[in-house]
Amino acid sequence: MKIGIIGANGYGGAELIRLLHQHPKVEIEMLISNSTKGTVLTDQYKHLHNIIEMPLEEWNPNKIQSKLDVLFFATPSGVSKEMLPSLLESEITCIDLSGDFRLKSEGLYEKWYKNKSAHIEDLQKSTYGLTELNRNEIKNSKFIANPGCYPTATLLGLAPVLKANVIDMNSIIIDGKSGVSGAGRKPSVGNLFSEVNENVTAYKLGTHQHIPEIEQEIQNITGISAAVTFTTHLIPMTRGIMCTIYADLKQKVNVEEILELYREAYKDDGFIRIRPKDNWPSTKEVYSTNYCDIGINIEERTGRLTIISVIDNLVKGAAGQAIQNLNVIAGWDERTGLAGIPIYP
Ligand SMILES: NC(=O)C1=CN([C@@H]2O[C@H](COP(=O)(O)OP(=O)(O)OC[C@H]3O[C@@H](n4cnc5c(N)ncnc54)[C@H](OP(=O)(O)O)[C@@H]3O)[C@@H](O)[C@H]2O)C=CC1
Ligand SMILES: CC(=O)N[C@@H](CCC(=O)OP(=O)(O)O)C(=O)O
Repeated sequence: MKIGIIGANGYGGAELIRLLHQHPKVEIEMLISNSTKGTVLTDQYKHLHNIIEMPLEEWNPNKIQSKLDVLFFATPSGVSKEMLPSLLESEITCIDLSGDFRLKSEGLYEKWYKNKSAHIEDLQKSTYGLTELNRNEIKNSKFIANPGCYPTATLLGLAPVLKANVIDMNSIIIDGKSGVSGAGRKPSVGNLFSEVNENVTAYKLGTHQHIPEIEQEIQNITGISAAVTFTTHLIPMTRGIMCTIYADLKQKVNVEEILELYREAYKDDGFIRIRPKDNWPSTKEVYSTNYCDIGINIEERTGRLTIISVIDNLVKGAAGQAIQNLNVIAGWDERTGLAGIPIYP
């Protein structure tokens, strides 16, 4: 398959290039950039010197349609909603890493992203690409809205207890922590070394754009609408997300019973690793990979469940899951191009 990437000089784009380069069934055919079109990739990413020497091209829908089978959008929110609809009548499979087509309501997008939404007909055409939960829909789709990084860790962490109806739906609290690459390569004061180093910062309290995405998908899983408390923190590391999720249990259950629920729910999912009792994952244990590792605790004193879910934001939270979705669509083994071992230490 011939692959193109728009936003190739961003972090999500660079991670797609890294992973697709080692994917045996695809060929990177076209890299598209806005501000750096006309330069070459190695002007932007010197670590790719002598490995991938390709031009950065401008957006040209006719050329894209004649040359590509798949186009990944690794652009900030607000871009794909303008460009992607022109490709929907073509044969091209579009996989969008941004939030433009994840929310199925125009009003919700406009409220949380503070920008005009894509048209409702186009929102309805996209498939939410949380692979482990939506594989059957993804298989028959050619337009994927890849999930946000925090929603990926959160929803994979919560899905088994949501499906089993064992938690109080009004008690869900998610404490999210992200490395700085989650904010992309575009420079900003808040992401300077001197601001981030030796510091932990809470941000976007009650206003984070992933809140409606998490709530929408909780409703899709359970049929029940629930409001969640979701607080995000920026921490001084490059990659990784940890979501610590709290919820009140509706009945008395022990940790082994809950762990069994998780093992059963994810028994066919090679990228989800459920930790044994008293074993909780850390971000480094999934670094550079498409794994999502999940650990569970129950505090008998409070009757509260704690779920620890970790991913690499650039892999399972973005480029890796996008490629996993392509593998599902193409009918290839889901692990194709994604079978690496975490870099450790
Ligand atoms: N970083 C992460 O961990 C995750 C990111 N995402 C999502 O993936 C997307 C990409 O994120 P990320 O790579 O981190 O962001 P970056 O800021 O690193 O890269 C964004 C890219 O989009 C390009 N771009 C910006 N405006 C336009 C435009 N108008 N037309 C064409 N290209 C444009 C940028 O460069 P140029 O203008 O020079 O072409 C750049 O290549 C975002 O929507 C983000 O929310 C999702 C999950 C995790
Ligand atoms: C550390 C950091 O700033 N992370 C970003 C993740 C952005 C993202 O992936 O957002 P969309 O895909 O929904 O556009 C944030 O919390 O907003």
